[in-house]
Amino acid sequence: MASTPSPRTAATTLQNSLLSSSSSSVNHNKPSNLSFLHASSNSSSLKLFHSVSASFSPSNSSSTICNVIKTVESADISFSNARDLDGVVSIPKPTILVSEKLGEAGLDLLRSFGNVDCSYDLSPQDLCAKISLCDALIVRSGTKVTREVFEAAQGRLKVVGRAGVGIDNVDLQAATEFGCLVVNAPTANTIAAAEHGIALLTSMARNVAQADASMKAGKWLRSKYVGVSLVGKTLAVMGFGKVGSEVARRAKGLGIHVIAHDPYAPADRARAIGVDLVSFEQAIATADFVSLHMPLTPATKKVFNDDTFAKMKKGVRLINVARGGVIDEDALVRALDSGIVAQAALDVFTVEPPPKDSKLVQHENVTVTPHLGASTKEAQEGVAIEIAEAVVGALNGELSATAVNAPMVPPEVLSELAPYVVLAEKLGRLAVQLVTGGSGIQNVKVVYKSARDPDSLDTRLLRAMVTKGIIEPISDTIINLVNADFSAKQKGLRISEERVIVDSSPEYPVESIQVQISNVQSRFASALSENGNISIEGKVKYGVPHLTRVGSFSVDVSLEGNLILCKQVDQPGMIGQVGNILGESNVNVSFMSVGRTVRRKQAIMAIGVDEEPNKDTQKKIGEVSAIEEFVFLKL
Ligand SMILES: NC(=O)c1ccc[n+]([C@@H]2O[C@H](COP(=O)([O-])OP(=O)(O)OC[C@H]3O[C@@H](n4cnc5c(N)ncnc54)[C@H](O)[C@@H]3O)[C@@H](O)[C@H]2O)c1
Ligand SMILES: O=C(O)[C@H](O)COP(=O)(O)O
Repeated sequence: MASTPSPRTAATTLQNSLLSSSSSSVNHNKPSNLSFLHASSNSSSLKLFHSVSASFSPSNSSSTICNVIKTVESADISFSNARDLDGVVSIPKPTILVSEKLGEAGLDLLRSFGNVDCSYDLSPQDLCAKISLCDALIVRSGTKVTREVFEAAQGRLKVVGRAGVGIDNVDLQAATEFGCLVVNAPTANTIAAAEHGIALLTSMARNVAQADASMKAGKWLRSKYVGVSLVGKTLAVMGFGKVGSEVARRAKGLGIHVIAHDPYAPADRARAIGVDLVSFEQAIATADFVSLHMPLTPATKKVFNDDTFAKMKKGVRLINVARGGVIDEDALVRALDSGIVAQAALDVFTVEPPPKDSKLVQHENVTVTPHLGASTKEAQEGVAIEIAEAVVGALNGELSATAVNAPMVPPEVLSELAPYVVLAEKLGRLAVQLVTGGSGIQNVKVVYKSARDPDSLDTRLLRAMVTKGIIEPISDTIINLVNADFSAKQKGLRISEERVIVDSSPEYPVESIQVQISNVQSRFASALSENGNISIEGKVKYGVPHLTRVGSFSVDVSLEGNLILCKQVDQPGMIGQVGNILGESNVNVSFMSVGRTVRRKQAIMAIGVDEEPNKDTQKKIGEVSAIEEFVFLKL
């Protein structure tokens, strides 16, 4: 029996469809093993299975989503809960490749959900060879997840989990293009990294590492290793994010005066810790110690170079627990040799591990650790759990709170938008089929009529689904929330949005969605509105998407199954004639609606059909004398 889904279930099911990239941009006729769930309920038990054999093709995806939303009652839709009851097909467990050491608690969580393959130290070639058999990949900073990896995945890889903060080792652009979600674990190692920064700062100031090494070499060099005091000195924290602000807090406890530079940090956070936010120049010119805590991006690459070292206070001391690439390492060696930089303490390097003969590593005024910032037992357990939860959530179709390349949408928003998302995709799918082949679509406009304040209506999902509906039928790319905007851009498609505030109940997020395609010819001229654009509009009625307008004609047909649109002379007997033709070829009519502008002039008949009428049947419809044009559209 059909029943209403719980908000959480509807949201999760919807997320599955939004993130589904099962066959991704490589081969879309391949079966999906993650895309959809089917459910049936008998009194108390619920049978679930993933439609392993369901082909994820434009023609069946929407109706499956619609089905699921209508029939799932309550479900824990994890792979591991898939059961083989009454002959229902079992779900294969997803395969999760863990390519670097991960804490046991995280591994246990992953094992309870899928097949976990811990293969450490894979060569790039071995990683590419394995990846097409994996649904998820979990890495730390040592694995380069390159474009080649996404290509080799052949669409199966759905999520990359970075067990840590920095995602500079993941090709985010390629991930997005391939519709692969990237999630990270941004919080669990913050304290560990900050503590390591402080450890490097204090040990560098007192030459702990060098003194230790010399004693182990049998020496007793008390006068050589005279250090510098910290109290009253100025520390510049470059990058006042999670780690930077924790370093600042701790440094203040040591009696250090702390300033910070971060173009994006809120001043009140700095004020609360008692830190002055200053310009880059001011920070480097006044600091006795400079500690780096910004991400490696094109803007921060080698930002510490000959020029910047030249502007620093002579005898400055540098700490880096962020990323090696923010420093020009050759320039740092020069600055150390010239005495501009008195000492450096480095946990991270441009190339890891650095070459054995690296001048920087070998420099006597440099203290090094092999990227140990996040390496405490506590942090590694925390990171492992954080990333395992994010990856399992993503494989379950949830939009993770730590998604790096997709919008984060709370479950309640998803749940509310569920039927509108289905409507949006179907309108996109219908609109593109109304375009005459070869017209070249460039401009699409989506108009949302809503009583809600525009700021409280998040249309990203709706736009993504209109895009999905438009692009999938005309390309070999599977579109999901991750790659919708990118794919539209790639195809030269400009999707603009307009919100029209209407005076109705704000209880519903959207009253209607209209999709317009401009500067194209239509294979169904009646779909053109007065301004010459293809224009169709739909509404959600009792949770079901309906087509309510085609061009200038009002219709009302539920968007289930397929659709025939006929433009005809408005006269008696038309419904019967077309209905008979369909009936004779065993095509079941699910809905019918006639819309007209003026009585006894032109009308549009919209007919919902369960099956696709064969060519002969379509020809017979076209031969009905009062029918001026008609089109068969797959939903
Ligand atoms: N060594 C380790 O093991 C280790 C451990 C954790 C984090 N990290 C690294 O530390 C860095 C910071 O991590 P986080 O968790 O604090 O990240 P975060 O995102 O919380 O903070 C980064 C901060 O840098 C700022 N920023 C960006 N561009 C900047 C610029 N040009 N100049 C100054 N500031 C800029 C951002 O506004 C942000 O506030 C990352 O590179 C991360 O990979 C290293
Ligand atoms: O960005 C991070 O989280 C740190 O650099 C930690 O990297 P790791 O997971 O390789 O220790």
